[in-house]
Amino acid sequence: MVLEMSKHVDRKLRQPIVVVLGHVDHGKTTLLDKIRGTAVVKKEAGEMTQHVGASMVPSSVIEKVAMPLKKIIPFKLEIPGLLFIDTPGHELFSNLRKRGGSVADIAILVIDINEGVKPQTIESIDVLKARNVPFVIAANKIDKIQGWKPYPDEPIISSLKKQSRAVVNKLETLLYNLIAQLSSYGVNAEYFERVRDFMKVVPIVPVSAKTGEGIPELLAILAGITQRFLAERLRFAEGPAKGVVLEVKEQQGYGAALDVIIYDGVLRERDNIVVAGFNGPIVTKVRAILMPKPLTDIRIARTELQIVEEVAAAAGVRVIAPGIEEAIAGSPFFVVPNENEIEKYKRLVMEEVETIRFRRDIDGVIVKADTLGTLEAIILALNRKSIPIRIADVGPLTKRDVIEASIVAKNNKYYGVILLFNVKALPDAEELARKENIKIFSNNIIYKLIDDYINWIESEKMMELRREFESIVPPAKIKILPGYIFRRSDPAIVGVSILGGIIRPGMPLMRSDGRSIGEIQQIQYMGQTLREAKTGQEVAISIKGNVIVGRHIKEDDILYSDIPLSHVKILVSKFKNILDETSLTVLKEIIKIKSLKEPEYAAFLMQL
Ligand SMILES: Nc1nc2c(ncn2[C@@H]2O[C@H](COP(=O)(O)OP(=O)(O)OP(=O)(O)O)[C@@H](O)[C@H]2O)c(=O)[nH]1
Repeated sequence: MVLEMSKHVDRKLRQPIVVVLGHVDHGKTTLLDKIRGTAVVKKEAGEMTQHVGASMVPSSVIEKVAMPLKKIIPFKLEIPGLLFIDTPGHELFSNLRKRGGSVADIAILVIDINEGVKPQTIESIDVLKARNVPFVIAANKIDKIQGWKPYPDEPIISSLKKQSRAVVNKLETLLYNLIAQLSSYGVNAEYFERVRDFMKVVPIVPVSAKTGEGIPELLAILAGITQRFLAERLRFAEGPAKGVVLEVKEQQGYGAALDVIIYDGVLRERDNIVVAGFNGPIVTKVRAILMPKPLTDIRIARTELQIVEEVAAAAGVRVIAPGIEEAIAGSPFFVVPNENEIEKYKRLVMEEVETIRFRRDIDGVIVKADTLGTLEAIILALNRKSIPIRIADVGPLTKRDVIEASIVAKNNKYYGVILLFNVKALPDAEELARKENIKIFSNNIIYKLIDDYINWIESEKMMELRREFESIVPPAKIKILPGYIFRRSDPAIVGVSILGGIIRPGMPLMRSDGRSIGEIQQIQYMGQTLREAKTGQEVAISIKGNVIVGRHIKEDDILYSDIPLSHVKILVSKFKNILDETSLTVLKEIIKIKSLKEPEYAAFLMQL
């Protein structure tokens, strides 16, 4: 059987490939279901072509749905329809990769209008920008606005005319806030009716994925933008197919199969193809192309797959071919036009893959991901945070990876770590990591994976700083309280008030004339021994050394911590911004006292 669409050789433009992105729970799946449902309901028999991993909304449906908008959005559709990738989310979007961009022609960024911009919204914006994919914002869940009256499947402009003033005002406010938020992330967006130049401004369409309001405008705008601004990109070609492997699957009765999105050209049975495999390029011959049978009723059910002889872009198909078990998801998929060019295409595929899978002899993190697309997205995110990468690869964590991480850890403990995305560690690798104390981060959400790692670095650095602070003599100023001399000598025990800073056992003390007077042996408060005492506390301290109250110190005397020069240096360089106001003042007083006998101290006064 030859698919009807590939026979239309006279057609000028192919279907744009549309993806849906957005924060968790903002309504991506519901929106896709609604669009698919709309398409199924409005289709004529045989109009709706099902794809593997994608759904086609034909132009006839878009025209029908958008009919009430004819006056506002006048257009004649030249594209044959819109091909929606079925699985939403940017992990899959990542796999729609193509050198220097994306196979997706346009995206819908779904934002719950009641929640606004969230972490994955930002991540989506970043990935869309990085891949240069234009997008439309669906400001979803408008039906949740208090007082909203639903008008199922109506255009938003006609539903709004029937809403109360208060509801319209509330929507306006939400839109206004959303526009402001987006602008702070570098997105120039505007309510769609106010957009004059769709090349420069991202249109926002208020929608409800639940009631279907706003879907007509959303479809009309997607169709309008793509055919108006992307016509060159969508020009239909009859050449050899180009695509991207979305997933590697098992097909019952056939073995391994590739789910491929074809974005250019025509794919035929028995075509020679090249894809990237875990161990090098795979050259093979298409044994069968599978696509779902056309839908016969209006239920959206996954129909059985059937064999087709050829298929033209844009399309989602399942490809059966020998030797593709090791193919990598996210790999480019090329039909080789003639046998002489096989080497050229192998090189092409591998060159592309090698920019994503690499090993470098530098101190950097080890990244393992499930697909080329997610790996590329993680590399992008790490680059943005200036985190170096030693190994970026697909597949499970191996012992070799852990060994590499431990080499890095010897030089830099912060980079000697492993980041796993949607892959497991092989048992021996896990064991070695435990033995070598190599930290493994694992998460199936990219921004969380990277956040976890960065938070860990920060908390480790904080702990180190705290440890270092504990090893130096901090600034302290205390006053001997009159009437609280518990013992005059061996050791002297006196009550003190801490005027500023921190005191600890072992801390050397000096008088305000700079004379050293031993060190704190113990700190006590109400019979309890303390590890430290801070500004404002009144405690008893015992002083080690030959200190005699009445001779070396007396009631009302002010004492300071006697900070060695090397410690002053560390305090000034590392802790200046952490010390509180009183500790800083005390430190300055201490430096002044010390510099009377040791002028080297004076230099640090200038730096405070
Ligand atoms: N009231 C209302 N609820 C909605 C709307 N769209 C989605 N929801 C609900 O919001 C919840 C999340 O919707 P999903 O479509 O699963 O969201 P998602 O973005 O696909 O979520 P993930 O796939 O988990 O990232 C579900 O309970 C939906 O029923 C809407 O327009 N209005």
